[in-house]
Amino acid sequence: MHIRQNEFLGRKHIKLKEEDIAVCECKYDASNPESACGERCLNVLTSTECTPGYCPCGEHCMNQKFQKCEYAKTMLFQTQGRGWGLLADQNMKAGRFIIEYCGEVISSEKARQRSQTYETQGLKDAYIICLDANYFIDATKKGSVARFINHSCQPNCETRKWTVLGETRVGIFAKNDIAVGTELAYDYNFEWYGGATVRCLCGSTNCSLFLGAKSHGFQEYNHVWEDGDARYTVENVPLYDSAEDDSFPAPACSTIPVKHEPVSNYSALMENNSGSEIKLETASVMESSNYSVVSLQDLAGKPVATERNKEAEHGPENSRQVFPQTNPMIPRIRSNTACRNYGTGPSPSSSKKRPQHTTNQKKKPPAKKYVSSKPVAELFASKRVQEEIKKYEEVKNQVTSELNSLYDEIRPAIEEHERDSQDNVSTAVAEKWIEATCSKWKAEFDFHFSIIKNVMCPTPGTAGDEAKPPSGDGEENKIKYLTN
Ligand SMILES: C[S@@+](CC[C@H](N)C(=O)[O-])C[C@H]1O[C@@H](n2cnc3c(N)ncnc32)[C@H](O)[C@@H]1O
Repeated sequence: MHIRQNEFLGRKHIKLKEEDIAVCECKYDASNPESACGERCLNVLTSTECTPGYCPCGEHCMNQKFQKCEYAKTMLFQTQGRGWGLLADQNMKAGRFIIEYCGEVISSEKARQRSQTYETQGLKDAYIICLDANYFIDATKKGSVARFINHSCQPNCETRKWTVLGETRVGIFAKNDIAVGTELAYDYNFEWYGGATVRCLCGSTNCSLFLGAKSHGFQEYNHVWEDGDARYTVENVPLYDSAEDDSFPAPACSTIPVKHEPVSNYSALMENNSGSEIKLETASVMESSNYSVVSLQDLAGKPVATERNKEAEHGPENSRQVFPQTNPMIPRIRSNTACRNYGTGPSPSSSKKRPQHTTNQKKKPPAKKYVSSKPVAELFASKRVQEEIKKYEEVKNQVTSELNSLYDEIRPAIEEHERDSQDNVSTAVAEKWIEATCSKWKAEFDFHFSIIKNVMCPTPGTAGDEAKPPSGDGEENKIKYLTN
């Protein structure tokens, strides 16, 4: 559902006391529009919006952009491999307020629960961002169009937090000049709550390989993040195309036609927060093999994002460019990578095709393979060896599940602290975690060692080895059994 203002769950909107209202010292001068709360306004300098009725510039005040929804013109479009994205539908100057990231404001506890629920339900697109130490904005089911802005490791936008009528709000701002037709993108590392491990397809040369890889959420989730860690080599995480995420259709936009479909018959309805309908119509299909474009038009006829301002701010229409896509032939492989990945990695079947990933990553260590005991154990003739391998796998599974439960237990402790630093986690918690992790790695080692040991140093003539009776030529426990 389309909303243009945050909705609060579990608490009410702050009621600002009169004495807490920040009043600036600007004076409106008709010959200088900047005088009405421009760059030098005390409130602007502290990222605080002026309060209507209290600003000395009255109706001329230019510092109420969130409150008045002074958004830039944008347009939804279908990317390749990254689901929907948002384009600039006008030229934009660096620093321009583009749109507010609206959604449901929820507590950190609720965010954790919802994030897990969405994962369980198979939703791999993540829409929860951090508002402050205690609250998050969830735009999964209710949100503004800002929810469609994708991530880039070399972004042209950034998130900024503003205080508006006592509440913190998140806006998307242009980081540099943006030409009409360019895809908008910001770096998820700062505010993203994480979610599934998703390979980044931003295509920039300094790509971090995974969405929010440097975010606190990702590191919490994945426990360690080190360059060259085999678990996070790009091959280990299958490609996921968010456009194919059918568990939650994109709000109202799921019926927007995409490339190759006839555009004239389509329209979709989307509700805005005042209850009126916004009609989504296809206005044009861009002449590009990469994407198609839709635009928004109010039912009353008021353009929402259709009018393309060709001579706006700077640059002509033909300066349109899309986000660089260095993976033009991305195979659309669906796979649930949403599970916590503590080192077992995805099953081999989930990473069928491996596209070239052109990044500056270091030489990759060989991909880690998940070993399941059953088929391996069956290759051994000895029942004793089969039992041994199975036993070690059971231990391995048990300590892995203990580590998972411990993670759930300590997560609130981690969340109590600032999201940008893990250093504040208490020593007791850290020790518990390290111990469980060591047990897990020991179990992994024992499991693999039991296989290798029995291949390399077989024990002949053990009871229960009747499956492959010794032939008497001394070959009975050698590697040849493995070929059976
Ligand atoms: C906030 S949503 C962005 C809108 C989303 N593309 C959609 O169709 O609704 C974030 C999700 O978009 C996808 N996404 C965003 N940026 C991406 C990127 N650079 N590479 C791959 N997937 C990306 C991921 O699935 C991510 O969880």
